[in-house]
Parts: sequence; structure tokens; C-alpha cells
Amino acid sequence: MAALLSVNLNAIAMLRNRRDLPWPSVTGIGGIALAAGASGLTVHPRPDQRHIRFSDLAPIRTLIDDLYPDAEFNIEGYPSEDFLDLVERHQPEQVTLVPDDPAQATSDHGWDFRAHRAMLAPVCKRLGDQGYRVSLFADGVPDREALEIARDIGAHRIELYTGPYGGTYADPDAAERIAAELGETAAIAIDLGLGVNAGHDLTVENLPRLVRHIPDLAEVSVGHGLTADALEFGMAESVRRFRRACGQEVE
Ligand SMILES: CC(=O)[C@@H](O)[C@H](O)COP(=O)(O)O
Ligand SMILES: NCC(=O)COP(=O)(O)O
Repeated sequence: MAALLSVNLNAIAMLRNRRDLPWPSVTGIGGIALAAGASGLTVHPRPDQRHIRFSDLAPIRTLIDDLYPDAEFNIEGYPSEDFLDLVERHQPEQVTLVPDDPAQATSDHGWDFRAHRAMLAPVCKRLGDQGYRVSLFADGVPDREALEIARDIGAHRIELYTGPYGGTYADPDAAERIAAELGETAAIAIDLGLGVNAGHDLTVENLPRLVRHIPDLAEVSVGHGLTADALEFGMAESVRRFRRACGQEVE
């Protein structure tokens, strides 16, 4: 089955936060994404709320419950007590735990499962006992023993960190090498009974190669690249709409 697409709304929230105005509407754009067939919405609220605000979560939950009950809400973040509280108040279908430092500009690595086993195990149990699907952010390194730890502490899935793969946009040989390694890692995870998601810097251009290497990829979450794509492919229509608003005759 083809990988599902969860649309990450962080970039939309960041654009909204430039002004003290309610647009672009994070929930509104989320609704457009779901109406177009996205299987879910992803948010990665950070402690400083620099893009997703904690107050964005309730309307997204309501949007899905009221209009798209088959869609999934995926909340990502570092498992601080505040984050876990946010998750438990908004009940996403999936929680993706990411080893982010609050000062980090964006996510740039997966968990060190050996070093963080003791911290992650009770968190995975707490979330798993409440019925959440738990996904752990993982580097694309085919390290079976590390992935066994992820499985043993109760993760249902891993999310492969694809930042290094996204960085190879000008180097097809490197893209092929990294995609093969991600594929090898995914195959081990699947063999261990874990589902495999992927995300970070994915684009229309780099997704086909990735899915060739990970035929059983469950889900990708995409924000930055998808927002850039929406701007590029939506800009012409917006210019026509604004020209009409200016009183111009537009073909
Ligand atoms: C875990 C991951 O790769 C994404 O959620 C990414 O961290 C998005 O966060 P930013 O939008 O802050 O870059
Ligand atoms: N979970 C990863 C994710 O949502 C990726 O976001 P982006 O790098 O596409 O902005």
C-alpha cells in the first residue's frame, strides 16, 4: 500500500505568527489539506510556541473529529511533562517523540536508543497504556540492536529522520546511497514488527526515490517542502484574485 501523507502545519503557523492576525489560518489550511486527501495533520509544538501555539491544538482536534473522523492527528515533540500534558489533553492518534533541545532551530537527529532507553521506556508505557500509537524519531542507521530497544520499550513505529536525505537535492549519487541506507534501516524495523514513518525535508522531487527504497513505508509527514510547493503552484491564482480585487479585468 502507498505511504500515507500527514501534512505538517508548522510552516503555516510560522507564517501566521509574523503578524498579530489570524491568517493564514492553521486550522483552515489543515482543512484544505484533509479535503484534498491528506490522511492526517502533524504539528510539532515547541516550548517557545514560535510556530504552533498550544491554542492551535484544540481547533485541529475539533476539525478532525467533526469533519474528517478517519484522519489522524500526529503530535510531535520532546517528551517533557508539559508536552505529555498537551498530548493527553488533545488526544492525537499518534505521538512522535523527538529528541529536540528547546534551543534547536529544527529537528536534526533521531534518538540514541541506548542512552535514552531508561527515559523513554516509562514515557512509551504511559502513552501506550492510554492507547496512543507511539512513534520514535530515529536516524537512518541500520543498527538492529538499537531498533530492538525501540521495540522492547513499547514503540509501535519509528519515524526515520530524512534530513540528510533531503540535503542531497543536488547530488543524485548521495541521494541513492542515503535512500538505500534508510531502506535497510526500515527493513530491519519492519522485520522487528515496527511500523515505519519518515519525515524531514521531504519534497515532491525526493519522495519517489524514498518510497522505492521503503516499499512498506506507512506514512510521511511533510511541512516545509509542501508549503513551498503550495506557494509556487498557488501563486499564479492568488495574483489573479488580487488583480480582480484591484478592479482589473482578468482572463
Ligand atoms: C520531527 C521533524 O522532523 C519535524 O517535525 C520538524 O522538526 C518540524 O519542526 P520545525 O517546523 O520546527 O522545523
Ligand atoms: N515529522 C517530520 C515532519 O513533519 C517534517 O517536517 P518538514 O521537514 O517537512 O517541515
